[in-house]
Amino acid sequence: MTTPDTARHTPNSMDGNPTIDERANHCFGCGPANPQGLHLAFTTDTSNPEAITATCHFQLDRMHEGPPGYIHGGIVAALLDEAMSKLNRPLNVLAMTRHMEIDYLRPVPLYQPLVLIGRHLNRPAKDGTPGRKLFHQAEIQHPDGTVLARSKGLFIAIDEKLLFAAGITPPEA
Ligand SMILES: CCCCCCCC(=O)SCCNC(=O)CCNC(=O)[C@H](O)C(C)(C)COP(=O)(O)OP(=O)(O)OC[C@H]1O[C@@H](n2cnc3c(N)ncnc32)[C@H](O)[C@@H]1OP(=O)(O)O
Repeated sequence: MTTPDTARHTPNSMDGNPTIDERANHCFGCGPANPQGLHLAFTTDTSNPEAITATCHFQLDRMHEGPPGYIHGGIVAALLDEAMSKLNRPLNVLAMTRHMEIDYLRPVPLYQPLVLIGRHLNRPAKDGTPGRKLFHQAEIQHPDGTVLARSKGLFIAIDEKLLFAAGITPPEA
C-alpha cells in the first residue's frame, strides 16, 4: 500500500499555530522549501515610500518552457504576480491578488539572466485612512533594458482576523 507523502508539503512543524512566513515556505514563487518552486529572491527598496520597488535577478531552464526556448506564459504571469505581491509587506499589509492584466510584449527567453521588477503605484485612501486596494505594476526586463512583459495588478488587503481564524499568525516584523 502506498500513502501520499503529505509531510513533503505540510511538515509537522507547520502544525499548531504557524506564522504566514512558515506557510509561505512552500510558495511556488519564493518559498525556499518548495522543491519545484521558482526560488525567487527579491531585494526591496523603500527609500522612496511613494514608489517602493522589489527586484529579483533570475534565470529559468526547460522545466518552465512554453514555446521552444522561451518561458511558458503561465510562468510569466506567476513571475509578475510574485514581483507585485512582494510590495505588500514593505507597505505593512497582507494582501492577495484580485485582478491582474499582462502585456506579453516579447517572448521571454530561457537560459538568460533576466530582471524582474515590481513597483508600487498607489493605495487610494478611503474615509481618510489607507484603503484596502493596492495597485502595483511589474516588468520582466532583458539586461539591456528591453521590457519583455509587463503587468498591472490590484491587490486586496486581507483582514488579519481572518488569518487568526484560520490558525495562522501574521509575519514577524
Ligand atoms: C496572504 C499572503 C498571500 C501571498 C499571495 C501572493 C499573491 C497571490 O498569488 S495570491 C493568489 C491569487 N489570488 C487569490 O487567490 C485571491 C482570490 N480572491 C479572493 O480571495 C477574494 O476575491 C479577495 C479576498 C481578494 C477579495 O475579496 P472581496 O473582499 O470580496 O473583494 P471584492 O469585493 O470582490 O473586490 C474588492 C474590490 O476590488 C474591486 N475590483 C474587483 N475587480 C476589479 C477590477 N478588475 N478592476 C478594478 N477594481 C476591481 C471591487 O469592485 C471591490 O471594490 P469595492 O471594495 O470598492 O467594492
